[in-house]
Amino acid sequence: MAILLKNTQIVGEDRQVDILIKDDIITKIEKNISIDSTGIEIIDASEYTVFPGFCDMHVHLREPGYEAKETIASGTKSAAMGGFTEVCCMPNTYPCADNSGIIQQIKYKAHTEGVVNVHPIAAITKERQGKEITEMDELTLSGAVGFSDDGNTIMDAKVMRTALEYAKMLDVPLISHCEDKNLSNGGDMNEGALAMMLGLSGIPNQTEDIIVARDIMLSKLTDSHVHIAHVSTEESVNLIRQAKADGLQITAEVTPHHLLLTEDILENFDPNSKVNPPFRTEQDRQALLKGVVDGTIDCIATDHAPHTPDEKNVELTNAPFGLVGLETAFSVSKKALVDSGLLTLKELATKLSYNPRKILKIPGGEIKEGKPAQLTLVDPKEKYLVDSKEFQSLGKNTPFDGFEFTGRVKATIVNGKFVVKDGKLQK
Ligand SMILES: NC(=O)N[C@@H](CC(=O)O)C(=O)O
Ligand SMILES: [Zn+2]
Ligand SMILES: [Zn+2]
Repeated sequence: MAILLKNTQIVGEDRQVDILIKDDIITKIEKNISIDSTGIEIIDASEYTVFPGFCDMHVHLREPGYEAKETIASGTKSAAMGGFTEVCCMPNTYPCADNSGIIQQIKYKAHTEGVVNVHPIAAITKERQGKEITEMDELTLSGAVGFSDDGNTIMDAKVMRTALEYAKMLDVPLISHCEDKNLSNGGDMNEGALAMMLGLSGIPNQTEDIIVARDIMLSKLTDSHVHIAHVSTEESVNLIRQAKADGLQITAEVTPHHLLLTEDILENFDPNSKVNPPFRTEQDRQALLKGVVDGTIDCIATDHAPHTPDEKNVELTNAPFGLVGLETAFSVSKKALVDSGLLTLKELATKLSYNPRKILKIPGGEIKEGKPAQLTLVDPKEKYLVDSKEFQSLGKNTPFDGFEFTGRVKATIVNGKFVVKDGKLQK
């Protein structure tokens, strides 16, 4: 089993090289590799830029329990189409991933039915109820790479403090979904003039800011690592920037959709734009972009949250929060950050490949001889229109249907094998 990528460009380098992959390892990177071609799949990769395989540290694969929304099989196919060789799946499944049996079940299913590497994130508290802390040591041994009650915030600061003390001993991050539901409950979109005009109820920025501030303080108290999920507000970015300047162990992610869209997208009342946290104002979006550029925000994570068409094809107020993101992540991030001149493709690779792995201690993220062959090949020039009907995800709930993007994932190599080639999923 060997692949030879001919005349390709490694992201950030300006010369063309050949990359030889044997089994699951990058064995040689050189100009004009000449070898006996028997048993070697030779690919003309001259139109492609090669990235270290993308790693999404925040996806909802929905299995077990919500297989109508997504399965491990469909979700990992969606990930592969989006260029992700690794995904970390959130525990808001049914039953909840709060015990090692479920973590092992997810890992087994991912191994037998999945097409990319899956790293489970376990719940911090039983059934994500914010009360009783899970067996975090056992869960870590079963393969949980991090902990989160995503979808919920642990409102009791004492419980969060104790969980952070355990997490410190286990050397794993707690991923915090920052939302004071007492403030946000009943809201459908960002609070402000537009929500008033549209007659929709609002979710103020402070819903998020208050918990970001609290968790930074608890990180300081416990000397433990807190990772802030899906940052959406200017004040959150400012708080995280200050925390980092103070030397605290805070990391943060932003979604591609929050980098590109604002609350204005809600003007058409499309339930596919209803997401938590909600799309904010242009001022918030600019703060997020600045945060990505100056390193306050470490990485991009999709928060891929599929729902069935039946659940979403209702009035906005009755629709669940969440949108799918795996298959548009690269194009959307590139448009927001690279086409706008804010980042180079190489810097984007840091946000999509290197930093998420570093945060969760997942190996890889580099294109070097001797390293595992997890690679994403993109055509940075291809223009295309998003068509959600073509998604591998069972969820079609995207606000980007019909959007035109430049730059598309064309191939994904997972553990030395093409899972996507020529833009198509391999059988
Ligand atoms: N982001 C969302 O709008 N929804 C997520 C939950 C979450 O990430 O908080 C979901 O699981 O549907
Ligand atoms: Zn969340
Ligand atoms: Zn989430």
